[in-house]
Order: sequence, then C-alpha cells, then structure tokens
Amino acid sequence: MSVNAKHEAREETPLRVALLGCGVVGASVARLLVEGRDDFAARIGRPLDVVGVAVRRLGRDRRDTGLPDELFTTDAEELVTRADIVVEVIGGIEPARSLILRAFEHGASVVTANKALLAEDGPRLYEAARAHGVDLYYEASVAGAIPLLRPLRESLAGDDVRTVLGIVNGTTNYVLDKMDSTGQGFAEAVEQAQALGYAEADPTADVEGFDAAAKAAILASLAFHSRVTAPDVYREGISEVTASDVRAAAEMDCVVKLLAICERQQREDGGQGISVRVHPAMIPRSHPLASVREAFNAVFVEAEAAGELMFYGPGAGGDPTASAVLGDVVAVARHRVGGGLGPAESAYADLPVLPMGQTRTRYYLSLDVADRPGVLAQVAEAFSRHGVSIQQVRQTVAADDRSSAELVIVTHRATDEALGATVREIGDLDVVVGVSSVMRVEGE
Ligand SMILES: NC(=O)c1ccc[n+]([C@@H]2O[C@H](COP(=O)([O-])OP(=O)(O)OC[C@H]3O[C@@H](n4cnc5c(N)ncnc54)[C@H](O)[C@@H]3O)[C@@H](O)[C@H]2O)c1
Ligand SMILES: N[C@@H](CCO)C(=O)O
Ligand code: NA
Repeated sequence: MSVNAKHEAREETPLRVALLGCGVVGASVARLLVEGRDDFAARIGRPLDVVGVAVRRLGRDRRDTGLPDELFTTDAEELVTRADIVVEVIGGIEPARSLILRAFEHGASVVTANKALLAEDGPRLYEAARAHGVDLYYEASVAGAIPLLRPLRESLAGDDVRTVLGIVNGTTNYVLDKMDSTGQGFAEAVEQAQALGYAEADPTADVEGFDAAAKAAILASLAFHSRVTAPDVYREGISEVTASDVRAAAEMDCVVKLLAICERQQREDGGQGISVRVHPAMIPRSHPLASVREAFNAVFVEAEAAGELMFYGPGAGGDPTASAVLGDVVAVARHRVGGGLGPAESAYADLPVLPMGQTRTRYYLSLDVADRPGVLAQVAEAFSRHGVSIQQVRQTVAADDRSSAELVIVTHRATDEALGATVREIGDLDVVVGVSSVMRVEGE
C-alpha cells in the first residue's frame, strides 16, 4: 500500500470499535489495533477508532494497550450503543450474550471469541444478527489463531465435509504429550501445565473436555450445515487416562490424544446422521495429528472432493487469538465500507446428532487373563455375542509368571453400545483377572 493510499484512508470517517473485556485477549487486541492503525485504515478503506474499552474495574495500569485512561469504562451497556463494531472478549454466558444482543439492536456488527456462548446459544445469536442486518464473526472461538471456521464456511462451501478430527484444546494436549514423552502420571503432568500457565488453577473446563465440546459443537454446525449445541456433544475428559494407558498406546505405536470428532455416519434406519464427540483416543503415530506436540492445536478435515486437509497452529494465547479476532474485525469493517454481509449460518441439512451408543467406533482393550486352554475362545465368544468383530489379538506371557498372560485386542468399528457391553461382559469372566486399559481407537 502506498503512503498516499494510507493517507487517504486515514482521512475517511473512522469506524467506531468498542472493546468488551481487557484480559489476555482484549489487551492484545487493543495494543495491535493501536499499533496497526495506519495499516488497518489502508486495508479497510477507513480507519478504526477505539471508542471505549469496557472493563470490570477501573484504576489498573493499562498503558501497555497504548490507549488513554479516559477510554476505559465500566459501563459496557452504554458503550455498545455507540459503536459500529463491538469486540466481545469478556467470555462466559452473561453479560456477554445480553451485550451482544444489545449491540445488534444498535446496529453494530460483533466479533467474539466466546465458544461457550456460541455453543450454548449460537442459533439465537446468528438469527438476531441476520434480523438486524449485521455480522457476527467468531474465528477465534475455535483453535485460536488457526484460520479454520472461515475455510469451513467459505472455502469448503462447494464441497461435502465427511470428517473433522481435531486437537482443539491446548492444555490437554500439553498434559497428554508430557505423559507420553516422560512417563508422568496425569496429576503430575497437570501440575506442570499449571506451573507453565497453560492449565488454570481449576482445570476442569479443559481436562474434562467442556472447552473442546463447545468447539466441537461449533465445528459440527459449520461442517454439516446443521444445528449442534453443547448438550448434543458426547464428552469424556482425560482425568481417567493413566500412565499405563499411555504406555499401552506406545506399545501399539500409538499416542493418546483428546479428540474433537465430528463425522457423518449412517443411522440404523439407513439415513444420514452426525456423530459429535470429545473423548481421549489412541491414534497411530503415523497420523498427522500424532505429531502435534505441547499446547498446539490441529484440525484434520476430510472432504469428498478436497480429500484430506490439515490446519495447524497456536490455539490460544493473547496475540495469536487477537490475530483471529482482528482478521474478523477487518472482514466486518470491509462489509461496512463496501456494503453487504458475510455468509449466513446455514442449517439447511438439518442432520440429526446420533446418540453415542449408535456411533461406530473402534476399541483397544488390554486384559490380564489366566493362561490356560479355552481362555481365548471365551473372550472371543463374548465379542461375537455382541456382534463385534476383532481386528487384532496379541498375547504376551510374562517370563516370571507363566500362569497369567496379557491379552491385547483391537476391534473393527462397531456401535459404541455393543463395544461397551462387550467390555463389561469380558470384565466379568472368571478367566479375566483384570481389564488394565480400554480406549477408543481413531484415525485409521
Ligand atoms: N486466552 C486465550 O488464549 C483464548 C483463546 C481463544 C478464545 N478465548 C476466549 O476469549 C475470551 C476472553 O478470554 P481471556 O483469556 O482474554 O479471558 P480473561 O479472563 O483474561 O479476560 C476477560 C476479561 O473480561 C473482564 N470482564 C468480565 N466481566 C466483565 C464485564 N461485565 N464488563 C467488562 N469486562 C468484564 C474480566 O475482568 C477480564 O479482564 C473468552 O471467551 C475465551 O474463551 C481465549
Ligand atoms: N483453555 C483453552 C484455551 C483456548 O480456548 C486451551 O487450553 O486450548
Ligand atoms: Na480459529
């Protein structure tokens, strides 16, 4: 952009930006807006003016944002009435939802990073934005800086997505990666993640999969043109994953990852449905998602015509998340300048979410069994009774105890219901001393 073009854009009437929240993400958004003022003006065709920043309490030193003290206010309700673009980075359901609805009523477009709110009440917010003729953009809500929602909504709009398989929570990926690389147990790895600032003091939302489930709902809605909200998502966290599960995975040349999985599946009546779930799973070390280390995020998408796509990058942090927020701010600002709106959320396909029991998955089981004739047959019979087909069996006899053996079994895909019933029945067999690991297997 030439110096002249930048100068001309600066002369235009500014677009008014209101920032709600000045925490980790908000402070980065504010500073980058100030630092990039001339470039934003040139890219949009009009400058962006921060007209206010709503905070919970005044009086804190916020000079790092580059904004003067008088722009900070505790009156968010008033602030949203005098903006063209509202950036919501408070988080949580209320007052974020009411403030966004109020912003729409006053004609402002909204950019948010709030996955919890979108997963709970997204459809109502999308409809309200349309009704008021404004945009609602939310790229930062899933996988932070990684451009993912816009590719799903726009770049893949001409294709049919089959699967979205993602590592969308950095904290749990960090914990599982440490368990894999050091042999640490879950509690020790969480403490390390807390010491490094990845995990919060109360890590429940991350380790129990709530954060990932919210993101899965948003991804499934976009990928399958259907309405999916947080309660539709089956969720299991990683707090039950043991060092022995991670070792068992390593012996299979696999790693354990917390995955958000959204896939098209056939229903029992032959129609199409979608499975949307978050749970720990073994994936082969050769799978692209297995090499995602530390707190990084990555999402693997399979579409009918495109084939396999992989999106990788930082899923959290002030500046990376602000990058996604600002990309959205520029997009909605351009619509203000040039006219028009971004594409509406579409739920035309209206695919039902399958209950977890009907979802087809694969299982890995490791059993301690008595080493005597007929044991394998009894175990195999239990699988057969539930219609679950075995893909792989491996038996190892301990050198120091020839009366018992370890039996490792990997199944073909079967309904989660049938697999669960099989595992329960096997655990009750007399010849089975104990079930040491059970885990779903994905990515093959
Ligand atoms: N931190 C990340 O890496 C990250 C990544 C992706 C998405 N997000 C999302 O971004 C949003 C913000 O996250 P964050 O990490 O910046 O959180 P944060 O806790 O650091 O910041 C939120 C700020 O909002 C303020 N606030 C709360 N209620 C308010 C109110 N009524 N009026 C004005 N201010 C109020 C808080 O005091 C706090 O400073 C959340 O929705 C989060 O899920 C964060
Ligand atoms: N707590 C989230 C932050 C981004 O949503 C994570 O660990 O990935
Ligand atoms: Na993103």
